[in-house]
Amino acid sequence: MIDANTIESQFSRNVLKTILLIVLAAITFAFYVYWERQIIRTNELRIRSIQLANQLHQSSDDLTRMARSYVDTGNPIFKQDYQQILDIREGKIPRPLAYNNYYWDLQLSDRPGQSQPGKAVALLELMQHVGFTEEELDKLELAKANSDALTKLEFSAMALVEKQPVTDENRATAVRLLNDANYHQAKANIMRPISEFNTLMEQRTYTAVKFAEKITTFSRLIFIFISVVLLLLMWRVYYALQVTLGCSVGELHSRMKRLGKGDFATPIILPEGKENTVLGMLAQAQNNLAIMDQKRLEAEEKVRQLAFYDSLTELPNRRLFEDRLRQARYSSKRNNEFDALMFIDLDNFKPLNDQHGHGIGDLLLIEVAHRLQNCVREVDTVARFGGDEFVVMLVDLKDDINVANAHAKTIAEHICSTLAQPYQLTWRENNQEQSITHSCSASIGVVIFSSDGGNDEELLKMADDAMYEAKNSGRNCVCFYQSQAN
Ligand SMILES: Nc1nc2c(ncn2[C@@H]2O[C@H](COP(=O)(O)OP(=O)(O)OP(=O)(O)O)[C@@H](O)[C@H]2O)c(=O)[nH]1
Repeated sequence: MIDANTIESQFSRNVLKTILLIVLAAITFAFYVYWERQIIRTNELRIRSIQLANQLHQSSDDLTRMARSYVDTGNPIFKQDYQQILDIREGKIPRPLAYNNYYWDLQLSDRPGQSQPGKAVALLELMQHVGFTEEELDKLELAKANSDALTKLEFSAMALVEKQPVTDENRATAVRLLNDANYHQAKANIMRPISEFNTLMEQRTYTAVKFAEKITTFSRLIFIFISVVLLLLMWRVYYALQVTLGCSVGELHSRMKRLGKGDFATPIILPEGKENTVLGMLAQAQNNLAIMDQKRLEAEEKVRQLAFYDSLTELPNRRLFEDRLRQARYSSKRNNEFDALMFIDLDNFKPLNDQHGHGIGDLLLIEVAHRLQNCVREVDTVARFGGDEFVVMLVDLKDDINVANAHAKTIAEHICSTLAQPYQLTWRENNQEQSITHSCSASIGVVIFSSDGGNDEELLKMADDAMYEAKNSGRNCVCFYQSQAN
């Protein structure tokens, strides 16, 4: 059988592992999210890079178109747009916010509408901030330098058509300058590095995206793996918890609640093999508490016994007797019936003590108590007031005083004759049984009372007086208070 310490350390270890795995799962998940973002970021940069390269390409084409249109038509608006394209590219004037590939086409068809201006930033400067490699940047700078060089040719073509007087020959020369093989070669010198840049950039971003995708897939797999292990471990923790507790948490809670409410008596039925579980310990605690509770009840009973009963004869003592007397008087008031109080004192008890010792005297007192109890009904009370003094209370003695008197007299005389019977007292001394026969009598004083016949103390005093009268009358007899018997 696994002991409690092993279960506890296993449980703690599993909980620790679970916490560790949760932390690990969180880290892996954060890693996964980071690399997912990297993919998005790399793709965004890629789009931005293409857009910037396209701007360079587009601006070169737009410059060609404006220069040719100006040369063909002589309309100054084309030269003005030509200059604007250059100025925007150099960051000399603000770059329109919607500066897309169709910007100049829309400008031409939709004049004088202007897009909202943005910041004045040179195209090269924008390019320097999107994370291009040096090689990629070199390609774009080369394309830009070639485009700038071509503008010189375009400006000289445009200058030709401005020359006064305007001649067809000049215009033809200008048109040729902007359309001949040299011009096309110069355009190709701009487009080639842009194309090379695109290839480089495509390769780089593709590799970066692929790398990020690999890491993302890897971290996703790790995360799934950790989650599965975590689930298994959590199941083990749950299982270990069940093993440690020995039952479900709910059951344990309800049992503890019951104990908390002070119900120690209901036993916790423990299934076999659960002795070392929390339930087992709780069952043990319940058992101990039940024993302690039983002892407490017994101690309380003992205290009650000591407080209200005579320890030698186990008869009610004076305190309990007085309480019963009070109750009897309430009841007699209700029923209009008489009750009787008898004060009984043994005659010449002292010599027995003196001759055989207190222990033998005690045996006699115990026997006297038994005889007295056998002489009365269960509703009546026999009490010991101390020494060799006993008191008997007879209740519910008819509502006629004469009948009650007669009844009380009969019982008192029966008690007197019963107590006068010889006593066989037996005890062990030096491992030998000893026995003596002792004769003893009692003097009995009786008082009949109802609810209105004086207080408790007075009644006891009356019975006591009657008992002394019996003593004085020669003992072993019954006397009624102030001759009530008559
Ligand atoms: N064995 C025993 N003796 C007790 C106990 N309590 C008191 N006594 C004795 O009981 C005796 C009572 O004596 P008394 O009632 O005064 O004298 P008596 O010998 O009975 O004489 P009368 O009452 O005059 O007939 C005393 O000797 C007490 O010591 C007790 O619990 N056990």
